[in-house]
Amino acid sequence: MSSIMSREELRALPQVQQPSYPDPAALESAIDTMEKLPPLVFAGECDDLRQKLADVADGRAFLLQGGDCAESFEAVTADNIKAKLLVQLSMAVVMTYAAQVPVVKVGRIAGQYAKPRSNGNETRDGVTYPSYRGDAINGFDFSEASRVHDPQRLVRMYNASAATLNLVRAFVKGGFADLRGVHTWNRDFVGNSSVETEYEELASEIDRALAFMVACGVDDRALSTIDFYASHEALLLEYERALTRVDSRSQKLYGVSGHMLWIGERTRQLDGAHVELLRRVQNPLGIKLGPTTSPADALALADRLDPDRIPGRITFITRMGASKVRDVLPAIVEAVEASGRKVAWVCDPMHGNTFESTNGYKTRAFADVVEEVHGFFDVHDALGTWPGGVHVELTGDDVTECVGGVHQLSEEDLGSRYETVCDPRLNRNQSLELAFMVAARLRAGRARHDNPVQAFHARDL
Ligand SMILES: O=C[C@H](O)[C@H](O)COP(=O)(O)O
Ligand SMILES: C=C(OP(=O)(O)O)C(=O)O
Repeated sequence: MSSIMSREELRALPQVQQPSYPDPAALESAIDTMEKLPPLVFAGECDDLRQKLADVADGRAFLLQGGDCAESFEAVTADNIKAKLLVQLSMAVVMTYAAQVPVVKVGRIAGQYAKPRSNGNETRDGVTYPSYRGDAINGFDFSEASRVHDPQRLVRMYNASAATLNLVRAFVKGGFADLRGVHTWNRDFVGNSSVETEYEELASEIDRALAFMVACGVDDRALSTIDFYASHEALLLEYERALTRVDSRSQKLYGVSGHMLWIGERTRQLDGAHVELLRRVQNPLGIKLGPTTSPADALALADRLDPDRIPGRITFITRMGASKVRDVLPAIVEAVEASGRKVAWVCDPMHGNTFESTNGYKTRAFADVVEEVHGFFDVHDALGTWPGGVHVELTGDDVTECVGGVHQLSEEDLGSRYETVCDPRLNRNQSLELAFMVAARLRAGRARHDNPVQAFHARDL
C-alpha cells in the first residue's frame, strides 16, 4: 500500500515547471496550513467519476471536459461561476439530446490556477520579469512585486477552489441544472446567431419530450439534479502532495484537490515527481499526449500509472494539432488497444492549434479546432475505437479570443474582449457550435455502428 510522500521524498524527485520561492520558511508555513485543511472532494465521488469514465472507455458515454485555461482569484464570483456552468450544461444537453449519448460532465474548474510556461521570463519594452504562471504562483500584473512567487497563494488557491466548488455543488444539486429549465440557461444571452436559434429549437423539443415523459408517469426527480465533477492539471507538486489524504474507508490515498487530476504534456516524465505523485492516488487520471508522443511513451505511462488496469483510471487526452492528428494518433491508439488496455480517448483540440495573430494576440482558429475534432473522430472511426470525449478551453462569456466561428471573428476583433490570462478560449457561441458539430459526429457514428452506446440512463442527462 502506498503512503503519503513526505516533503523530503517529493523534493528528491526530478521536478519541472515548479515555482521558486524566495522564502523557504514561508513555503513550509503554507504547507503546514494546507496539510490540516479539509478535503475539497471526497474519495467516493472520485470513485463514482472513475466508474463513469470506465463507461466512456467502454463506448457507453462521452466526456465533456471544459473550462478556463487559467482560473483567476478575481473571477471567483457567482456570475462567473454560473456562466461557466451554463455553457457546459448547454453543450452537454446538445450532445445528450441530439446524439442520445450520456455525457459525463467535468469542469476545468476549482483548481486550474497554475500554468506551465514555455519561457521562465517575459520581456516587455526591454524590461524582464518572471512569467505569469497562474494566480496560485504569482500575479498577472507586469511588475516586479506582482511576479514574485508567493507560497501564500497556494492557500488562496485552496480557498478559491473551495468557494467555487461550494457554489457548483449548490447549483447542480439545488435545482439550477433542472432540465426543465433548459430554456432559461440561455436567457442571459442574446439570441443573435444561428447557433443560438438552433439551441432554442432544441430546447423546445426537450421541453416537449420531458412534458411527455412526465405525463407518462416517469419519475421527474431524476431530471432535477446532475453530477458535475472538478478537474485541473496537477501541476503544483507541493499543493497536490499537501492535499493527499488517506480514505478512511479503504485506507487508500486520494488527491483531494479535485475529482480528476491530469498530468500535462510538459510534466509527464516517467521518472519525474508528477508521475510518482499521481501513481500513488486512486483518482481517475488524465494524461495529455502531444504530437511527439510515441506509442511506447503512451504504453509506458499507462503501465506506470495504472499497473492494475483499473477501469476508468486512465484518460488519454490527445492534443496533436489539426494538421497532425490524422498522422500521429492512429499508431498510438493501435498500440494501446493492442495491449488489451481499455482507456478513454479524449480530444483536446486547443493546445496543438495555438498561434500568434499578425496583431500580436495568442489565438486559435475555430476552424482548426473543428478540424482536429473531425480528425480525431475519423481516426477512431477508421480503427473501430470509441472517440470518447472532448477537452476544451472555453468560457460562458462573449469574449473574442479565438478567430472564426459563427460570428466569423477576425484578428481585428480580438482586441475588443480579449480577457484570458493565458491561452485563448472558445466563447459561448463557439462552444455551442462545437457541441452541435460533436453531436452530429456522434449521431453519424451511432447510425454507422448500430448504436454502440448501450443503455440510456436519465441520471446521465
Ligand atoms: O495552457 C498551456 C500552457 O500553459 C500554455 O500554452 C503555455 O503558454 P506559453 O507558451 O505562452 O508559455
Ligand atoms: C497546459 C495544458 O495543456 P498541455 O499540457 O496539453 O499543454 C492545459 O491543458 O492547460
